[in-house]
Amino acid sequence: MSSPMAGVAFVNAIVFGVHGNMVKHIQNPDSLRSQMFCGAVAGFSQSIVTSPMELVKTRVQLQTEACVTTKSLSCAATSSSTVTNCSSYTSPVDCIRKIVTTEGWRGLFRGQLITVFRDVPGFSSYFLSYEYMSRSWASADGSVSPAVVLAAGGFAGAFSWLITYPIDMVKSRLQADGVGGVSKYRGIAHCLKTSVATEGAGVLFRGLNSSLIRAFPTNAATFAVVTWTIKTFQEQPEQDDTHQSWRDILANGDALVQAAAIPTPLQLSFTPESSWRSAVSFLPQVMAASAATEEEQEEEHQETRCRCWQRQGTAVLGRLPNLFGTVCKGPEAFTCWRARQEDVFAAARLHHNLSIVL
Ligand SMILES: NC(=[NH2+])NCCC[C@H](N)C(=O)O
Repeated sequence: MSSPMAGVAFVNAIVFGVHGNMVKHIQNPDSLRSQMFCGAVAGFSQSIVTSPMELVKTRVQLQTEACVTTKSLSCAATSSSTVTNCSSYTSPVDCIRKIVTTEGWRGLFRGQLITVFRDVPGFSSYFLSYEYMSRSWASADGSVSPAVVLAAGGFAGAFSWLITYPIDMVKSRLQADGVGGVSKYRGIAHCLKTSVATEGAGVLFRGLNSSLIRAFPTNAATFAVVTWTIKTFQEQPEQDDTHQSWRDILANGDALVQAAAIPTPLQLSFTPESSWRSAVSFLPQVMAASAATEEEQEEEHQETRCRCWQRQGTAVLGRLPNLFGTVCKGPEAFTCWRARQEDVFAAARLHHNLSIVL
């Protein structure tokens, strides 16, 4: 029970982490094609860990099933001799150890390729369909209600399983195969061919219903939790101070110095009377900000950068929540800060002109 739970959390952290970061850095992040591509990369990344995890799960579960069968048979036969095989894996770790000793390290990656074949289309269709549905069902102002998140998440999960289910069937068979060194299948194509030939095409979708029934609530919950987590991390008080940029410049000496170095002809012209009036109206804010201690200014500056970085993420799912918001350093904050230079420079020029006049 605890290993699947930890496993799901870990895998979802990879999926949404990779997808979110990809979306953040990709050109045109809002296009559905980008969502699909980022989903594919996320699917690929998580398949590296899910394949060995699913292998162990399959082996441990199959062993339990075999054990139950053996036990009831032996009970009927009033013999306990066959029960000895039951405890071949005492835990998932024990299973890993035994796979490595009997099949080598490569044994842990049995089914890796087919997992990639399943998860690349699986996760690209997952994110594509979620984005498509949540956008189609969004309200006029673009907001997405919790009901829409749940429904889109549920359908996205079910849809992704619907189209990848036959691949999943092959994956499960390949991973279950080869216990104790006996392999029934020679590879993906052979497994697919023999399964269809011996059991009919229906084998490709056997058990689909229960998978879909599982996928709907699981993925509705997943998207809801991810969306609400992102929201919680992104929720910042609205910046109602229209003169914030003044404090920004005051807290950033460098920008001021650079702005002051810009030759006068390039600076904003404030000759029209209205501009002067608005420039002078800034004065109380400038004075107040100048009065603040240097420490306060530095704090405020840091805060602005954090907020700026967080604002980069949008409500659209897939932007990583600023989990490290408290730290808020590093290249992202820097890139974001650079993007704001325009604003700061404009404000700095205004300040510069003002100071000449005063
Ligand atoms: N076919 C896929 N791999 N689809 C992606 C959905 C994954 C999701 N974590 C689930 O288990 O339902």
